[in-house]
Amino acid sequence: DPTWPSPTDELEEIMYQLKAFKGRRFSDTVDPCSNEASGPGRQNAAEWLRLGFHDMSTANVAAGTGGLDGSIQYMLDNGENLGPGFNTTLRFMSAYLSPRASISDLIALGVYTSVRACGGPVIPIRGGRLDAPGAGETGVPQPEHDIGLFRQQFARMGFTPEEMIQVTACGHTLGRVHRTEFPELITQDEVGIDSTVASFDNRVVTEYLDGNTTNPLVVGPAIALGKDSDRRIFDSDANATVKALADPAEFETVCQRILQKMIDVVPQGVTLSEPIQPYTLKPVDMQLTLDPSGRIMRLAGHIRIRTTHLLVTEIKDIKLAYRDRNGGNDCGRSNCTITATVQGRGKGFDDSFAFFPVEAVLSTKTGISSFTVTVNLKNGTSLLFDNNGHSYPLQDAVMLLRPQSCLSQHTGAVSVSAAIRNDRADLTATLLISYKQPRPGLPVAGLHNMTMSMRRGACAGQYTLYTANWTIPGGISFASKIDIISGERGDIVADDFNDATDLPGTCAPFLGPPEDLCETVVATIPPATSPVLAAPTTMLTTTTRSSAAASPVATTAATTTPSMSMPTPAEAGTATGPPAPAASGRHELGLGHTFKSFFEYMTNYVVNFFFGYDRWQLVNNQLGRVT
Ligand code: HEM
Repeated sequence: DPTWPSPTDELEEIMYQLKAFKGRRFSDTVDPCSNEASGPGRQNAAEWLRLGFHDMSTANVAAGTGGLDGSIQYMLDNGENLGPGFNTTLRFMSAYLSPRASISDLIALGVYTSVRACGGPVIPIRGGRLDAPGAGETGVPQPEHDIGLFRQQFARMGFTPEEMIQVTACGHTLGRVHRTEFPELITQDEVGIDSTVASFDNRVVTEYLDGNTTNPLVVGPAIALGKDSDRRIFDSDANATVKALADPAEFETVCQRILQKMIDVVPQGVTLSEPIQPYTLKPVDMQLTLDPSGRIMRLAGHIRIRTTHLLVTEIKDIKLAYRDRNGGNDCGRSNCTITATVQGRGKGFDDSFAFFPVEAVLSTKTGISSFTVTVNLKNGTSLLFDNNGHSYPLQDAVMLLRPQSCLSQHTGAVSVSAAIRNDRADLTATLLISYKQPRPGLPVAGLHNMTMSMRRGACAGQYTLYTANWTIPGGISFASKIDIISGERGDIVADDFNDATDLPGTCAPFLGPPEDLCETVVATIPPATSPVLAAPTTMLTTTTRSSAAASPVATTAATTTPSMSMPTPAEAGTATGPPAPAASGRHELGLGHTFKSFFEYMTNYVVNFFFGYDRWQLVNNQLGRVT
């Protein structure tokens, strides 16, 4: 099982948690494979697969540029990308874009999703692609190009002449030629490239070899027009490669390999993760919230168990055994255990999942630092999950206070409240909102980060409250993600990637305990840091927004009911509070001046690990991202 958490957790969820309980529904428009969700004659699964090829085909592997980098979103009008499918697919995928899922990773995931929905092989998916900030080089092969040019184009993308034949055959097993785009090739509205447009099979080659194909890129007007590109590609080695593909098992194996190769063509400077596997056991949406009494906090979330090889009906219950804040077994009355029984079931293409709700009240005095899970089976045996010996980390040092935060989806006004444990109360507290703004004329929204210091408020027992207000621009504030970050450099703890859509419309007051109940906390082990916070999967496209421009005290959520014990904006920013964001200064990757070291932390964690800080700086400088 992978070790949790991981920077690819969000992609894992979009990839495998498709339907029913907690389904992310990424496959909805391509499953079944024949789904024409965008209109008659338009097969979405085929459109998704073709998108993967067209985005990749600007690659120049020798120069280290292009590849699967999302640049196609800026290239829909250049004459190489005909048809409405690219636009609708990218618009659909834009809803899944986040700091943890770049458009290029989603395009790659779309290849897995569409191929699998059509009965094709499982294409392994790696994560970590970075989105290009603008258009790439042109260079998508067109039907009228000659075989010499095709070979050159595919060589530029890193494919041998044999692989050129393979990848074209694997792509053209799905979908059709459309008259709207290629009126010179067909007289009907659309004609299938093989007789089974909605099945990932090898008919595209067997029908070609048998001489009974109706592929408009092999027969018909294309021949006289010199646009019979599939014919010229398939017979470019006297049909040797396509003859091998006439064996269905061989076709499947070859397509699995060659389509993975296609989506793994990435620009220099991008390092891909290991292929994403579904966890056998995964904590999902775990949240802690401080109760206004200051004495207890509530833990909520789910444990997701993969039931592909384990019948859910065989599971009696699950037991979480947790450790207190300092790694010990002092949990007050709860005995350090939480029991849960199944609540819902979900499905992917090849997997099923059962979700066990975790709900518990924990003492704030003793807290939580990690847990293990025992799955008790009805036959009396049990399975222990300890996250590969690491336990599942859960920090109680920083928490978004959801009930006391609120978002007006109408205006974008957001008011964020957080609780930070007193041993960290003197460290900087930062709100990071990553939000999307639709861009006129482009199918994919722009992804932006805003960071601002949070204002320190009252002490509530073992915790100190912090608040910040902002107005999220762009009209789709619900699609934002909220991070609360405590500390800097090598000492960062965060409650991150919280969905803004989960915030209520009205902030509840936090009627905390009296100030004189403020307690000192001594933590003997460092809280778990967030490895995923550090994954800059889309940072290259992030438009810098200065935290100063956020005018932190000027905006208040219209629907906010001011909290009784929270500081008002006027009280905030006193000597004890963190410094206000710099009015001007250096901004890197959307992180403000005060985050020079935070930025370094992020790069250290993932980027340094993969390819070194210098290279990262180089990449950013080339793209003009470091200002
Ligand atoms: C020399 C190489 C290629 C050429 C010249 C070419 C050309 C074309 C053309 C003209 C169409 C018809 C588009 C329409 O009318 O909507 C088409 C469709 C398609 N192509 Fe290619 N193609 C090539 C390689 C590939 C590759 C490598 C893939 C993917 C691995 C691919 C995937 C597809 C798919 C899935 C469709 C069907 C789209 C739909 O039904 O909407 N093609 N191709």
